[in-house]
Amino acid sequence: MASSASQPDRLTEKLRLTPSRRVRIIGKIRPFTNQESESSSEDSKPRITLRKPQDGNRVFVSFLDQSASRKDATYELDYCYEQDEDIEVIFSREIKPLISDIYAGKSASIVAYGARGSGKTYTIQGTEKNPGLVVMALTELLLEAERIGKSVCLSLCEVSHEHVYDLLDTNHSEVQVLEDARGKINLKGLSQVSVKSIPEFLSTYFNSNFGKSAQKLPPELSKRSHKVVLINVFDNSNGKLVGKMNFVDLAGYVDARRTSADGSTLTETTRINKSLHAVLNVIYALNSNESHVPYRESKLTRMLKESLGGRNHVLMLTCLNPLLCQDTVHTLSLASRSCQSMDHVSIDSVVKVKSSARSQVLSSQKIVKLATTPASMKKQADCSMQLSEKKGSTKPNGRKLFDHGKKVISNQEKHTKDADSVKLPELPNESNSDLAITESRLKEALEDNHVPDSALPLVPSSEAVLEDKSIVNSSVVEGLDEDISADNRSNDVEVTPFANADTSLLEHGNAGTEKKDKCLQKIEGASPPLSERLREISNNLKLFCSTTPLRVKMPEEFDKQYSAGMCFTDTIEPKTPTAEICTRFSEKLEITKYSSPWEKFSQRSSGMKGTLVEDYLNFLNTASKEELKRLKGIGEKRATYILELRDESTEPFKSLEDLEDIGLSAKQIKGMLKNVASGLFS
Ligand SMILES: Nc1ncnc2c1ncn2[C@@H]1O[C@H](COP(=O)(O)OP(=O)(O)OP(=O)(O)O)[C@@H](O)[C@H]1O
Repeated sequence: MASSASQPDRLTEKLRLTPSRRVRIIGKIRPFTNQESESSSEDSKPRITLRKPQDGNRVFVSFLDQSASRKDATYELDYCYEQDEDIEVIFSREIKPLISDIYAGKSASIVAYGARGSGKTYTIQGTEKNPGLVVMALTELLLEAERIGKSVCLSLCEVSHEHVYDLLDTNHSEVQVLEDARGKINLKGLSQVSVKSIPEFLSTYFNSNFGKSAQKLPPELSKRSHKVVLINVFDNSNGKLVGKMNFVDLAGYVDARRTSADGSTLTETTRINKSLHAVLNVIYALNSNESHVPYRESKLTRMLKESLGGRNHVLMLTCLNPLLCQDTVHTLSLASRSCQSMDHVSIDSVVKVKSSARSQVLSSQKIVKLATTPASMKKQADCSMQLSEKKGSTKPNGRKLFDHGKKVISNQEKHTKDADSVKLPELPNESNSDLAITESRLKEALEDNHVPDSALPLVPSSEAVLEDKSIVNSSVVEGLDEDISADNRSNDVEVTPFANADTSLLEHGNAGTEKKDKCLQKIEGASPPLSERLREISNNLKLFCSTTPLRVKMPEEFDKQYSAGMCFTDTIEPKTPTAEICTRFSEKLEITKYSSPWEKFSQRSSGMKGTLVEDYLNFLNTASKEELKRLKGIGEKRATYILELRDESTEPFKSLEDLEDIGLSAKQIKGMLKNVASGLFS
């Protein structure tokens, strides 16, 4: 227990992250190139400048227009290395401390990201004269491998146009990214060579297509692509994989609206930017501790899924041009956004929520906060809530990284940020713990695609009463039936559960929620108003607490069992029946589970809806191409893509949200299901 508790601390300490953050985001400013140093026109361009607060936990990057002594936007990173700092410094501070963890079974991924020409390749790969991070890491890994009897293997690949190519193979054969049912990734067809020394590595590396210039690649391979170095460490005694280290040299970002100097087409640039965004979305989701990480958005993130997730190390190295250019500002702003810690979670996580149910509950958390917010702050908070709700109503996944309000601070945006990130006062402890309970209940419920009323945080105390006192009677509570006839009295069991429950709590809860409901109703897809639900619970509870004894008709068999020694006494001291009896009891007890025909109808139909969704997903996971095409909305292209996904994973569609992976919007998914349902009656 002690070791598992200390594990995350060690990890976050190593990466110097706040406990909630998973990915460390650092910058490296490239030195001036000869051309930049010589060009006098560049002097007029604002230069990058750093501010390092005393605490050393973060760095603020901005561009300083020296002629106007004006600073533009400021971006926050975990750290940033200056122009004159060597790559060796980055290695010894950021990567070397992770090596021991590779031998302890972890993975580490170093992802270089930045605008074109910002120094990614130089930093990752280096030159034969000036080794980059890969060479430094490998040197260290080899030393350790020799010392403890492990071996090191290398794979090199390129991801281009959503295809992975093996760069150690002279035929550049395509690598298949397969995922088994347990989510284990298998890179089928990827070559691997054993490396024993650095000269051996350098020869392999620089003679591979990886090290060669892009022009030598066959035309079908894009000039701009993501390059990946995969270093695997194996145990010599059993041949098993011990740990991995990946270096990813991402293609450079270029604004697709500008014509590319190297002749990249608009389609290619857009495609590359899309895959870069996919990587950033994954990093953002990891850093925000989101339950859904959109690995499926690109081939690259899919192939690295195992190394990026879990308790593995991820370091994003943002390479920066020293002079102001729009592409650098863009990459810096996105890196900075992913760098934001969970400080903003109460406001911003709503933007990223995936399901409307989650959105509803997160919103309700904010409502709880509002309820405890002094009136003077409510106005601001309302404003930020509306903002979040609006954002939450658009397509809710990682792609939204580029839609929602920036977290970076700029002179122009300062006022927007102030409104957007207004900090609400801390909830009292009690409410916080209620929220924690609520959140965990909610998580469980979400897994079942169902958000129970109990997940809503507004009546915690009365819920607690209900839970405490009704445990032994829970089956009876559900089975309350006012219509039990007097004729059945001989078989009736009188139950007086907890006559003294304080129903005023519920009334109080009701009164306070009318207003909040209005807010909730605004949210698309929100459940029935909270007050309505509370009223329902309240009524049930009142009924339950009334002095009139509740009578339940027992099935004959059950009754006999109890007559034979287990029966309830008049004062109701229920004993725990055996599991077998419980099953038979629930099967045979003639209790209507619903308080009204409407409730019965709506609950049953929601059950049917669940079954329909399940069958629909099952169909997508198993049907042939021709069968798939029979569904409205699935043509040749989508059917082919579905089959491709099924090649990679045995069950690619586990929830309706997974359909977004085949390019369907939430609206289209809903429409398709409506079609299926209406087809049943045609
Ligand atoms: N730390 C550094 N020290 C000296 N020169 C550097 C450094 N970083 C980058 N450079 C130089 O800057 C130029 C651009 O670097 P590099 O090719 O690595 O950029 P890149 O980000 O990989 O570009 P692309 O996106 O086109 O792949 C090269 O001429 C490189 O030699």
